[in-house]
Amino acid sequence: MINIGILALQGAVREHAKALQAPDVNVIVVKKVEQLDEIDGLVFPGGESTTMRRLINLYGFYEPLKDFAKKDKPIFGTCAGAILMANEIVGQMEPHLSVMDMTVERNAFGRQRESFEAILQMDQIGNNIEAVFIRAPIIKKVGPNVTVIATYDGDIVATQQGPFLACSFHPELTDDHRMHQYFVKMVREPAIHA
Ligand SMILES: NC(=O)CC[C@H](N)C(=O)O
Repeated sequence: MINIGILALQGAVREHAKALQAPDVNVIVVKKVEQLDEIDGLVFPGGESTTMRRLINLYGFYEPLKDFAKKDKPIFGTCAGAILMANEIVGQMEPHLSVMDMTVERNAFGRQRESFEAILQMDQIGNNIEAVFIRAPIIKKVGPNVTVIATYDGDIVATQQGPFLACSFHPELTDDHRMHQYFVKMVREPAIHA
């Protein structure tokens, strides 16, 4: 069995839990720092990144999450979760957890396109993957160790750097769970990705 946590300070937890289902996966809803010791991988859900960061600080998660990432344990950040992982945020002095070498711009699709759906092609994961974007960030720049997993209209919307996976959209809001299955595989076979 592998234990995969979902950081449950804010945002969609139940949908991620459903998307992670597999016979060998035990999902843990993480509300306390001690639970980080029990898990092999962690999902940062979408929501609002500044609120999430405030709650991370308030509940003493900041250093423990940095340590979790330093152990190269897989993390999957979706939407606001991806913003938490970036090492640079356009227009902000400081990033949050800074675990991936990429620059993100928040709410980058503009007001007319606050939310929309798109079909994405991902060489590593599969074709025609439905993606729901809600006030989504765009990944503007990636470092040399970051693999671009998906683009939409020329903009980067999903990336991987070793054990860290990020996407601008909400893969938990469709019935297509291939991206979560890919993450589960990263947790199951850590040596391949670290
Ligand atoms: N759906 C989302 O997670 C939106 C992210 C949000 N716009 C932020 O900046 O944090």
